[in-house]
Amino acid sequence: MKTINLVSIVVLSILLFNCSNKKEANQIENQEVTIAEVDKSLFVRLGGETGISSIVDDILKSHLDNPEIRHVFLPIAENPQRLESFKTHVKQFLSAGTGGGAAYMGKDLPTAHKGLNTSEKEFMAAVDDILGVLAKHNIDEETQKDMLFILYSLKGAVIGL
Ligand code: HEM
Repeated sequence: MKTINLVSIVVLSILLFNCSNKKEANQIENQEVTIAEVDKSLFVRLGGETGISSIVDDILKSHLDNPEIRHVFLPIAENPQRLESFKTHVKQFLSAGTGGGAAYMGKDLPTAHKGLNTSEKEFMAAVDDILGVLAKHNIDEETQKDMLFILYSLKGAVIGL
């Protein structure tokens, strides 16, 4: 009887040891997946050039639908040359600033926004539009937070000028 108990304890210990080893291995694997996701550049997480291009197109559409800031973007939408230049520059800006290969050929932010006298409320409306578009494009929450952080860090360069 004692021998059977001893055998059971040994078998159980081996099983438990294997189990805890597997759990540790799984944890390490999961950790590696998480680190790999975080390591991906913001550019990749936004879908590269193609993703960014369609995100920027949708952001402009969203601004044009937003009563708070529509008036600011209507003159751009109504002028094909200005529209093309605006879209190209915003796409370049987003690509260059998130780790993509584009070079930004537009004006620096304070110069581009000078004379608009953008208010805090208008800034918030624009940020809301951008986050809404990112969600619509199934951009994960971590990436949305990273974008929010970047947008806020640029606030001083675009409002009240
Ligand atoms: C952090 C937030 C913002 C960023 C990163 C940003 C970025 C840019 C960029 C890269 C351009 C292109 C400049 C060029 O073509 O040389 C631009 C232009 C413009 N932005 Fe913003 N912008 C922001 C917020 C806003 C807000 C809140 C408004 C107004 C509600 C606004 C209105 C405009 C307008 C009207 C232009 C066109 C200026 C022109 O070509 O005359 N932006 N922005």
